[in-house]
Amino acid sequence: MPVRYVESSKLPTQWAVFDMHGYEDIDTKKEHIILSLGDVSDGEPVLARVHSECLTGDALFSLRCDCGSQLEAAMEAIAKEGRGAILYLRQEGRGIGLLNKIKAYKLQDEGADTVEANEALGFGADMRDYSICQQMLEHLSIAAVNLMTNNPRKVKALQEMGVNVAKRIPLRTGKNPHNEKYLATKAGKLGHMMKDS
Ligand SMILES: Nc1nc2c(ncn2[C@@H]2O[C@H](COP(=O)(O)OP(=O)(O)OP(=O)(O)O)[C@@H](O)[C@H]2O)c(=O)[nH]1
Ligand SMILES: [Zn+2]
Repeated sequence: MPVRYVESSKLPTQWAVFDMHGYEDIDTKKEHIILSLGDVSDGEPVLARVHSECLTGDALFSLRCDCGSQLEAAMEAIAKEGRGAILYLRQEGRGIGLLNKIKAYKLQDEGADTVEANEALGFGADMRDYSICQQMLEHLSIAAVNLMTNNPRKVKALQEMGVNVAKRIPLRTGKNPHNEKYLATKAGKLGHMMKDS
């Protein structure tokens, strides 16, 4: 999938002043961004997070998931290191979109787990597509990433798209009484590594 670079600007945050780079996916018309910090083009692996949009968790403080907390932790870690990149991908609800995610949440309110809910709506458990990442990284001359994630399937998907993942760094944060079952399902059914081993 081709992406078109559009423009860059500063994005001051509580952790650091990031550089924000905007891209358009030509096929889907989705707008994606990279927040970068420091010199990421020197060929050395860059501390990175590939974060899929979660409006409810990232912007509305939802405790149903761990997304907002992971995003904050990733931005903080990058600020601490003074160098890194966050690819913020607009694939809400593991790729099914916000309104379908609300439908999936409703089914979860009635007892389904996150995978069963997706499947009951006729979707796969995880419909995300990482095919734009390589081009976005290439645009910033990022040669390799140390990826902050608990999801080995994300690592594999990115590697299959040609991204050089030098290291996986666990990003365990944001556990609370509201998302215990959700996190357990991610570990049990989606292969997330939630414990050291
Ligand atoms: N369909 C659906 N999507 C969800 C649900 N909860 C969170 N999401 C979406 O899941 C995506 C984040 O994926 P996660 O499975 O939490 O984590 P990950 O990105 O695979 O792995 P990490 O890198 O370890 O965070 C975001 O797009 C969220 O909007 C849910 O119950 N149903
Ligand atoms: Zn979320």
